[in-house]
Amino acid sequence: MHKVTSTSSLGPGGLDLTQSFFKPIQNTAPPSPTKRHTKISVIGVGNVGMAIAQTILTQDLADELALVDAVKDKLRGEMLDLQHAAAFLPRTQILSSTDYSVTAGSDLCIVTAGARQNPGESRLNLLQRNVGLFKKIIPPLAQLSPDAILLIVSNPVDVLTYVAWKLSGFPSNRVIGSGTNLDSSRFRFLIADHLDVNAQDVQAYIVGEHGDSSVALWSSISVGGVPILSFLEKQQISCEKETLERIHKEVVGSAYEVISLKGYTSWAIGYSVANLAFSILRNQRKIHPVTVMANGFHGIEAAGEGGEVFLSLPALLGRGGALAVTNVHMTEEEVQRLRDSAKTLLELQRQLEV
Ligand SMILES: NC(=O)C1=CN([C@@H]2O[C@H](COP(=O)(O)OP(=O)(O)OC[C@H]3O[C@@H](n4cnc5c(N)ncnc54)[C@H](O)[C@@H]3O)[C@@H](O)[C@H]2O)C=CC1
Ligand SMILES: CC(=O)C(=O)O
Repeated sequence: MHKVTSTSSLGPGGLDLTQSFFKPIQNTAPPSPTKRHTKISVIGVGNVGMAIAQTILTQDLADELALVDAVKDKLRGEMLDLQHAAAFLPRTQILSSTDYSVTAGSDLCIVTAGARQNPGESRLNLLQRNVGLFKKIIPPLAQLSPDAILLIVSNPVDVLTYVAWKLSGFPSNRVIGSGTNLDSSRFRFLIADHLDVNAQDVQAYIVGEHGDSSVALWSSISVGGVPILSFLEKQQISCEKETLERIHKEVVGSAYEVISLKGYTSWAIGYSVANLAFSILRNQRKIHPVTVMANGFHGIEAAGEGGEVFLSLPALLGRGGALAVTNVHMTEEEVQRLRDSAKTLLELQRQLEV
């Protein structure tokens, strides 16, 4: 395990510097037992893991950050590179190891390890390779941090969230996938760009699979509290279905475009996952479209059809993980598309041996 050298109290020759450097203040109270020590582990220090790690550090989300990867030198290099930014960041102890014991006692374990898409390749194509890795990654994580929340990012994220749930034995509220939080951010960006407003004022969700069968919930979009579709209808502004379809297609094509241009996506997923970590660890009770167990919601009754299905729905996130799913309004067509998305994922799951 590589420890942070700068926090060591031993100077050259084994002299305890804290003894000679500091004069203790007498009669101090011990630290408050109510102040929690927060630990996050990130598994996989590739493009995505590192974008998440650096965003977590800048947002002061953890007292301790543990990094794990299978490639020892790269892992140590990434750890040192982050540690060397200590003078510019809130204080966080950064550890790394190829051994999972470094993750023990984590509050949140974020899994980004695994194969990524080649240009033009579908996320679903990665499944077999990444299920094999998850069989090595999830059991030790669950054993060493039995109270943690697992946040899955590796693709295909929805099926791998199901796999992580199965392998961990955790209750489903503590196994979440980053899901369509990223797709929804892309959607909000495109709508905001179209209307020339701030994306943070746009409430809009993509649900279902994080991928090609995702569903845009046009009927519930609002901007600054104004429901967009009914506003356009009242103003007798015709909003062509093709325009809406085009924007959704652009969302679905976003990752393919970025991957064909730079080889991978990283910055937006980094912010998206740090945003989820914030809502969970700071108990924000904020609504995010993320991958959760979907059985029983919006008529998805997959258990009866042969299994549980995980896909994105707008969920309330807090310290306990996924606390509830919101009853977002959907048209019949949107519900049907969501059920079709669930079927796509279930068919894939049926081919798995977990
Ligand atoms: N859910 C989402 O919205 C997004 C998901 N992704 C997915 O995230 C994953 C990672 O993508 P990148 O970081 O770009 O890939 P990358 O190739 O840069 O990094 C993957 C890392 O996983 C490590 N790894 C492989 N096997 C391991 C094991 N057994 N234990 C620990 N570490 C291991 C590799 O050494 C490497 O450092 C991919 O599956 C990608 O499709 C990427 C972007 C967005
Ligand atoms: C790669 C991927 O899943 C994304 O950027 O959406």
